[in-house]
Amino acid sequence: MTVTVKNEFIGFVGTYTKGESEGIYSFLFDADKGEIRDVKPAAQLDNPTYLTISKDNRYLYSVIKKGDYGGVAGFSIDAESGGRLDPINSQLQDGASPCHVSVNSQISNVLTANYHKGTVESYLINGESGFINPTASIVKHEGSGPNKERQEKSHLHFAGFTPDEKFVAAIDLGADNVMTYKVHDGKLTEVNRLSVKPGSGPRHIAFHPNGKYAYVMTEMSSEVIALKYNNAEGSFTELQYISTIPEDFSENNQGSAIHISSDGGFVYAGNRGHDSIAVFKVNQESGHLEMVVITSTEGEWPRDFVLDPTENFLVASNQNSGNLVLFSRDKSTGKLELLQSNVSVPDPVCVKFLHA
Ligand SMILES: O=C1O[C@H](COP(=O)(O)O)[C@@H](O)[C@H](O)[C@H]1O
Repeated sequence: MTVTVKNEFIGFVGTYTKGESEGIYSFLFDADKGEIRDVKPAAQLDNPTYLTISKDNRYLYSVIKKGDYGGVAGFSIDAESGGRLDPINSQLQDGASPCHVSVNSQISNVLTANYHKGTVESYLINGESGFINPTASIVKHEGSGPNKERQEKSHLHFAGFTPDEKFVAAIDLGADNVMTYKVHDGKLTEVNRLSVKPGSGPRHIAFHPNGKYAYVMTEMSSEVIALKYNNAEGSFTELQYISTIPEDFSENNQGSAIHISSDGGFVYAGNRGHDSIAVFKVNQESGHLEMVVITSTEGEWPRDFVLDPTENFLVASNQNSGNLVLFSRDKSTGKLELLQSNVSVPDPVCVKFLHA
C-alpha cells in the first residue's frame, strides 16, 4: 500500500482593518505544487497586525485594537478545519495598540512592543488553556534620536526572547537602542543597552541559530547591523553595517523585517520603497554579511515576510498593494525565484505558518 503524505501547511495573515480587511486570514500552502490557495477570514477583529504562533501550534496570539484600547488577543487554532481560530481572551489597555507580539517556547510568557507608547508589555500565560493574564510588567522607554519627525521619543518596534530564552531583546527605533531584559515571573529588568548609529532607527532583530550573532534591520538608514551576542551577559557588540538597497537608489526607503534561515546561512531583509528583499550570505566564522542579491517583491511596501516550514519557499506581504508573494528559495545560494504574486489579502502586515 502506498501512503501519500501531503506537503501542505497552514498559514495566517495579520492585517490592518482600516480598509476592506475583516481581521486575520488563513490560507493553505501546497509545497509540492508551490502554490498558496484557499485564503479566507479566520477571525474578525480590528487591526490584528502582528501575529505569533506557539511552538506546539495550539495557540495564536495577535495584536488587537478595540475602540480606544489596544492589546493582545489569544486564539486556539483548529488545524483540522484548515485554520479556524477560536477566541480565548484578550487583554487591553487604554490607548494605541502594540505593533509586535511574541511568545516563549514554554507558552508561559507573551510580550508586546508598542511603537506609539514606547513600551514593552509582558503577560503571563496559562499553558493549559492559552489564557492571557493581565500585564505582569510594563516597561516605558525614555529616549529620542536626531530624526525630529520619527525619533521625538522612544518607539518600541520589537520585543522577543533570545534563542536560549534567558533574556528578552527589545528594539527602540526612536532612541536607536537595542535593549536586553531579564524576565522573572513575567517581570522585566533591564540588563543591557546598546546604542547603535544615531538616526538609523533599529526596528527588528533576528538571532543566528548558533546564539553568537544577531542581525538588526534599521528602518531609516536601510541597513543591517551585524552584532556579536554575549549570551552570558545578554550584551551586544557591533561588527558591521551593510546597506540593504542599491547605492544609486535615492528615493524613500524604509527598512522593514529581518529573518534568518535556520541553518544560519542566509539573512533576508525587507525594503519598503525599493520594494524588495535583500539577501545576504552569512560568514559562519565571523558573523559578517555579504550581499548576494536584491529581489523585487512584486508589489508595494513589503511590511514583513516569512520562510515556510520547509524553508524551500518565502512568502512576502506587500501592505500597500494588498498581495502575498510566493518565492522558491535555493538553500545553497539563498536566492529567491518568483512563483506567485497574485494572492490578494487586504492590507497585509505579516504572515506566520504553523510550525512543522
Ligand atoms: O513599520 C511601521 O510601524 C509603525 C508601528 O505600527 P502601528 O501599527 O503600531 O502603527 C507604524 O506606525 C509605521 O507607519 C510603520 O512604518
